[in-house]
Amino acid sequence: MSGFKIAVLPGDGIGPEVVKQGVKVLETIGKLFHHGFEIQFGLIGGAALDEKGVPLPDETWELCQKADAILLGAVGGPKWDDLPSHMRPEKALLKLREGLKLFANIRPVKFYPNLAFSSPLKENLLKGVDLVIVRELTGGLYFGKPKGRFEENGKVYAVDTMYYTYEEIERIAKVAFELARNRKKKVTSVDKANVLETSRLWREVVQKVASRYPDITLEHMYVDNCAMQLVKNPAQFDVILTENTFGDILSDEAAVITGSIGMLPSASLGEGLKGLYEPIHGSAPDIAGMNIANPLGTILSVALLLRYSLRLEKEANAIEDAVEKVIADGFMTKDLYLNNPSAKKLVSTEEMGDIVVEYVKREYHREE
Ligand SMILES: NC(=O)c1ccc[n+]([C@@H]2O[C@H](COP(=O)([O-])OP(=O)(O)OC[C@H]3O[C@@H](n4cnc5c(N)ncnc54)[C@H](O)[C@@H]3O)[C@@H](O)[C@H]2O)c1
Ligand SMILES: CC(C)[C@H](C(=O)O)[C@@H](O)C(=O)O
Ligand SMILES: [Mg+2]
Repeated sequence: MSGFKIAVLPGDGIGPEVVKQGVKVLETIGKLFHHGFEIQFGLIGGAALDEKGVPLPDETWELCQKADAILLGAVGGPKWDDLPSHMRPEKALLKLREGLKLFANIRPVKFYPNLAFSSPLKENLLKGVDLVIVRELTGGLYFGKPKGRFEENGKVYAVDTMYYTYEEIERIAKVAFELARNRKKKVTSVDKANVLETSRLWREVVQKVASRYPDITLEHMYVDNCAMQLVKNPAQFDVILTENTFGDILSDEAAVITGSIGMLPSASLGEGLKGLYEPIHGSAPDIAGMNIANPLGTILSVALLLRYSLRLEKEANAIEDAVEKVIADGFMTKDLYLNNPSAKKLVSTEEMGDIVVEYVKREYHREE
């Protein structure tokens, strides 16, 4: 029996509701495939602020340091929006990403045929959409210095700095090219090189890395055009490589192509195997506590956790196959169900977790 330590940080809003479903699925995989998953819960974000007075308590940081992988729900909400920046719930997430050196954020975007009507795009544009956004996660505007609010001669101003080193760009570019090798062999590097100095360095470094991957086609695209191309012809993309802020914005946009932001998982990785896994959506305060949130982004994040941090490919596939079948059979949470004639049954967050568990078990026993 393999022992893996998994830290689970439910966080705020719908975080605990969707994480509960992810844990159900993880435990099911543990039982079926005989893995000893040692699951330990920690406080983060607003939940930690309320209980411990800080967004990332020391115990949580230590738990994450010791863990093989971390599963996170979401952080933030209106209750904590007026706190100073170092006390905000979101700061905890940024500290985890930075502290654990998780510079590569992988966000796969996949079209499920039964979700064509849930998507705001026309069905003919959706066929063949299978792309992945590789977002740089520990640099750029999020972390560049100077940063802050200042006052000088009675004038108030604020600064965020877009900062990238050659090495930061090189290591994330390598991640994108390696991924493309096992996919459709195309990398679209997204920048704003017509205006930004960091983007000009980005383009130069990406070009250099590309020369070591002659089997991969590289194209450069400005971020404003990319935002447009994503809705005009999303099937043209394979791997989208981009910096932190652009990746944040483009991935929310790409998410709705799949029918709902609730569908998209993510993996944040560094040099080693340890990773942080979370759905790309936030704490969704407007639907928190209603048992209607879509937990599939979190459940699919568990699949990524198994694949990337624990190297359990068969187990990861079991979850992804189950999700695909659940959707093909028409089970949908409210975000997918509305105006979708392919939907057969409206299910709650809890029910969706239970159905995925059933499908994982069913497929496992069928193959036995
Ligand atoms: N990784 C994270 O923890 C993370 C990510 C994004 C935003 N946030 C935080 O979350 C809070 C709310 O942010 P926001 O409203 O801009 O973004 P959001 O992603 O929380 O919500 C945007 C919209 O999508 C819907 N939505 C999100 N997830 C859903 C799901 N699983 N199922 C069904 N519908 C879903 C919401 O109901 C809302 O209408 C903010 O405090 C923000 O900082 C956290
Ligand atoms: C909550 C916030 C800090 C975070 C980000 O901007 O990276 C979120 O939007 C995300 O996409 O993971
Ligand atoms: Mg985001």
